[in-house]
Amino acid sequence: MFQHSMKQANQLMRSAIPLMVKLDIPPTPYNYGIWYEYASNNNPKLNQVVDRTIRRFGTLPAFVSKELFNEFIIADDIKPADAQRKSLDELTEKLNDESASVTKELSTFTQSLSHTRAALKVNTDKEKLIHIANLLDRRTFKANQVVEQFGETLSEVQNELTRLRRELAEVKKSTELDQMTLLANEKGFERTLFAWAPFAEDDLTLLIIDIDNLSQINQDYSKKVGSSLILYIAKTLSSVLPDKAYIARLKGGQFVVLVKDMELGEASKLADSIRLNISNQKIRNKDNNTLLKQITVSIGVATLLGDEGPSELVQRAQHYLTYAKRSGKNCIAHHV
Ligand SMILES: Nc1nc2c(ncn2[C@@H]2O[C@H](COP(=O)(O)OP(=O)(O)OP(=O)(O)O)[C@@H](O)[C@H]2O)c(=O)[nH]1
Repeated sequence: MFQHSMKQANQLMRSAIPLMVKLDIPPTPYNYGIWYEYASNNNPKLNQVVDRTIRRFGTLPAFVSKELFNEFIIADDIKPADAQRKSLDELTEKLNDESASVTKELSTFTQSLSHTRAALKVNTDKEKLIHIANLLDRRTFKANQVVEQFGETLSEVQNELTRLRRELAEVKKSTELDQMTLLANEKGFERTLFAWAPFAEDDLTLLIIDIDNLSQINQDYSKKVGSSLILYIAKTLSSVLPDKAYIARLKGGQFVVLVKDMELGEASKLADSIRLNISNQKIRNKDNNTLLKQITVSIGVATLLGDEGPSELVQRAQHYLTYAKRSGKNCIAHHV
C-alpha cells in the first residue's frame, strides 16, 4: 500500500475526495487512508469489503473504517512495537491536522459554488458576472492548493510508513532469533508454522529433534560443553537439512524442523539419516581435545493429517518424541 509518487498521490486524492463527498464519509484520517487506498485499487480485498459495507449501510460507519484501517493500512506487524506506534501516532496527527484544513477549504468551496449558483440566477450584469467568475476562480485555486498539499503529505506519509515497515521487519527478525544458535526461536517457528499450515495438504512435515541426556552431559562435562554441543548440533542440522527446511531451536537441546512438500515416508528417512549422522560423529571436547561419549538425538516425526491444525501437529510430533525417548532414545517415532 501507499507506494506512489507525489504526482500519483495527488491524482489518487483527487479521485478519493469526490467519492467521500458523494457517500458522505466523514473526513477523518482513517477514512482518507482507506479511500486513498480504495481509489488506488491496490488491494482488491479492501475494495470488496468497502463495497459490501456500503451496499449494506449506505456509507462507511466509523467503527468499520477504523477496523479496515488497522487491518489493511497499517497491518499486523505495525501494531505491537512501541517506538513505531509513537511514529504512527505522529503521522496520524499530521494527517488529522491536514485533513481538517482540507475539509474546511472544501466546505468553503462548496459554499462558494452554491452562492455562485444563486448569484448567477439573479445577475445578468456583465461586470457582476466577471466578478463572480474571478471569485470562483480564486476559490478553486485555493481548494486545489489544499488538496495538492494534502497529496504531498500523504506522499510523505507513504515514505514514512515504508521506513516503519522496514524497521519493524528488522525488529521482528531480532525477536524471532535464538541468540545462542542464530537459528529461529520458538516465536519464529510458530509464525512460520501458522503461515505454512493453511496452504499445506498432507505433505507438511514437522520433526522435533531432542538431544538425549543433555542434563547428564552438563553434569559429566560442564554446562559450557553442553552449550557447545547445542551449537554443534545446530550447525550439523543446518548443514544436513535440505534448503527448503525451516529450522528453529525451541529450548535447551530441542530443535524443530518444518519441511514443505514432504510426505511421511520421505520424512522418516530424513529423520533417521539425521539421527544416524549425529550418532556416528566423533565429537571432541574443545577444552582438552578428549572424545565425548556417544552423542545421540531422539526425533518425533509428524506430517499434517486431513484438516488437522498447526497446534495438533505439534502435539502429535511431541507425542512421538516422548515415545522415542521412552523406547530407549537414539531413535525416531511417527504414526504408521
Ligand atoms: N548446557 C546447556 N544446558 C541447557 C541449556 N538450556 C537448557 N539446558 C539444560 O538441558 C537439560 C535438558 O534436560 P531434560 O529436558 O530433562 O532432558 P535430558 O536430560 O536431555 O533428557 P532426555 O530429554 O530425556 O534425553 C536441562 O538440564 C537444562 O538445564 C543451554 O542453553 N545450555
